[in-house]
Amino acid sequence: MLHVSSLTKRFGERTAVDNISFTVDRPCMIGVIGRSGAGKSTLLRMMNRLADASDGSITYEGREITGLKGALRREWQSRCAMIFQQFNLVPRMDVVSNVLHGTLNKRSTFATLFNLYPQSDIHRAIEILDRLGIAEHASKRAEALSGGQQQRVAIARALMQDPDIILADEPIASLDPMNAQIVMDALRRIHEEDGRMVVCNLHTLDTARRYCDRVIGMRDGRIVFDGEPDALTTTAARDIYGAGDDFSEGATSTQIEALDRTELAAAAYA
Ligand SMILES: Nc1ncnc2c1ncn2[C@@H]1O[C@H](COP(=O)(O)OP(=O)(O)OP(=O)(O)O)[C@@H](O)[C@H]1O
Repeated sequence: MLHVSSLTKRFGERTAVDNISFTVDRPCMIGVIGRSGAGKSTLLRMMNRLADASDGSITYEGREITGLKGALRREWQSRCAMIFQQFNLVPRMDVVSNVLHGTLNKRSTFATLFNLYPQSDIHRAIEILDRLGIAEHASKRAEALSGGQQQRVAIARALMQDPDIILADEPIASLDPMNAQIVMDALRRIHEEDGRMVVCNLHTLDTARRYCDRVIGMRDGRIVFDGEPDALTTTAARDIYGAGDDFSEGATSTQIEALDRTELAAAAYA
C-alpha cells in the first residue's frame, strides 16, 4: 500500500535522507529509530509533503504522492496526519476548537474565517476527546493542560481528519515516562482499533520494541535495520546508534518499562 523508493533529501551539501526504500503492505505500527540527525524527521516530513523530496518517490495505494501540488497535496496531508513533539496547538484557543482545526483542509475559507463549525463536527470532536480520556477538558484553553494532555489533543486533532496514516514525530520526547506511556498507548489503540497505519519517530529502543510491529533503524540518512522488534539485537542497535562495545540500551530508554516495574512493585506491596 505504501511504497517508498530511492527517497533522497539534500540540504545543500548535506544529504539528510540518502536513497532509502521500503514497502508497507498492511497497516501496522512502525517505529523509526536512530540518533539525533539520522534523518527521521526529514523522512516523515517528506511523507506528509511538508518537505519536497530531492529524488525518489512515494506511492500510496498506487498513487504518486511526491509530485502532488495545491489542493491534491492538501488532500493527501489530511489523509496522512502529522503529530509533533511540541504538540503545535494554538495555546490560547480552547481544546475543542483546536481539535476542530483538524477539519481545516476540508472547509471553505469563509467558514474558517468565522469559526463556523457544523454541530456534527463539534459532536465528533467531543467523542474523539472522550475516547482519549480528556473530554472533561474540552472547554479549557490548550495551554492550561499538561504536556501529555496536550499531546492527546494533538492526536484528537489528527483523528478529526479521519486519516489513513498517522505520522508522529518524536511524540513523547517532551513528556515524562507516565505521560509518554499514556500517549503511546493511545497511538497503539488507534492503530489496533481503527486499522490506521502509525509511523512514529522515536529516540528510544525500548519504546519501539514495546509498541511497534516493525522497526526501521536509520543512521546518517540511510536505513541500517528494517525488521521486527525481536530481531533488534544489541549488535543491530549498536549499528543504528553508531556506538561502540560500551553501548547500553539503558542510555536510550524512556523508562516506560521502569515505570511499569515501579507500578508492579507498588501493587505487590499494596
Ligand atoms: N531545513 C534544513 N536545512 C538544513 N539542514 C537540515 C534541515 N532539516 C534537517 N537538516 C539536517 O538534516 C539532517 C537530518 O535531520 P533530521 O531532523 O531529519 O534528523 P532526526 O533524525 O529527525 O534528528 P532529531 O531526532 O534530532 O530530530 C541533520 O543533519 C540536520 O541538520
